[in-house]
Amino acid sequence: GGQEGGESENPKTYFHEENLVMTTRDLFIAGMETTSTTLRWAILLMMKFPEFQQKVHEEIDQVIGTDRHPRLEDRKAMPFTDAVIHETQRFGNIVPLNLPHATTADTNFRGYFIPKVIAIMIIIIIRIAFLTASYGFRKRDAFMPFSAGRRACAGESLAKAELFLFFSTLMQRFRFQPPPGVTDLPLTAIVGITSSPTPYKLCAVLR
Ligand code: HEM
Repeated sequence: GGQEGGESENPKTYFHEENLVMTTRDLFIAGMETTSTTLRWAILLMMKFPEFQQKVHEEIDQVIGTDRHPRLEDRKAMPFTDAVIHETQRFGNIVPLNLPHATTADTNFRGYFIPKVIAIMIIIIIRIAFLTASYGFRKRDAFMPFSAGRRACAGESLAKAELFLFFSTLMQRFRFQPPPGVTDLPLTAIVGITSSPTPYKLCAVLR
């Protein structure tokens, strides 16, 4: 951006150093932990349910093969992998309490008076299935890991692209399995602002 309207000349501008630093920080916090936590859930679930891992491998071999990297366009032809990623996001439910939202002023909404206070919204993710009987992918409106409305996740499409590309690239190259002797793979979550899997070890075996 130009210097015009910058910090020094216009005290009301939002373009100042603190805002730039905080916005950049937001992108790192909102964008990295979320995607990597989802991938940690995905790999854990693949180890827990090897028959599903097998089906993902088969779909990747059929649609992408081994000679090239996965591309975003491949997703359309990969309903099973798409459903696995959606199911991972549903099961992992990694931002279980959404983010707190606050009214900045006393507000009247559809007959309700909402004073100037913090109101916390809670996402409820219900039980839904993403596969049809014939293994087609089915979109579900109740799937809302990115929340909804004006303040929904700003990185939703980036996150979806990352999840598909990282997950299918990892699965193209590796079979994930627990280390020798490990038979118990707990799916217990550690809940903070994000909900993440209990730390686990894995073997990534080249396919
Ligand atoms: C699996 C990955 C992700 C999930 C599940 C997720 C989920 C969420 C949720 C639930 C919110 C709160 C929405 C609300 O307040 O109603 C949010 C906000 C936000 N997310 Fe994400 N997110 C993910 C990835 C990303 C990525 C990759 C970025 C950017 C690089 C990002 C940037 C943001 C930002 C900037 C906000 C605040 C939006 C606002 O307050 O207007 N997120 N995200």
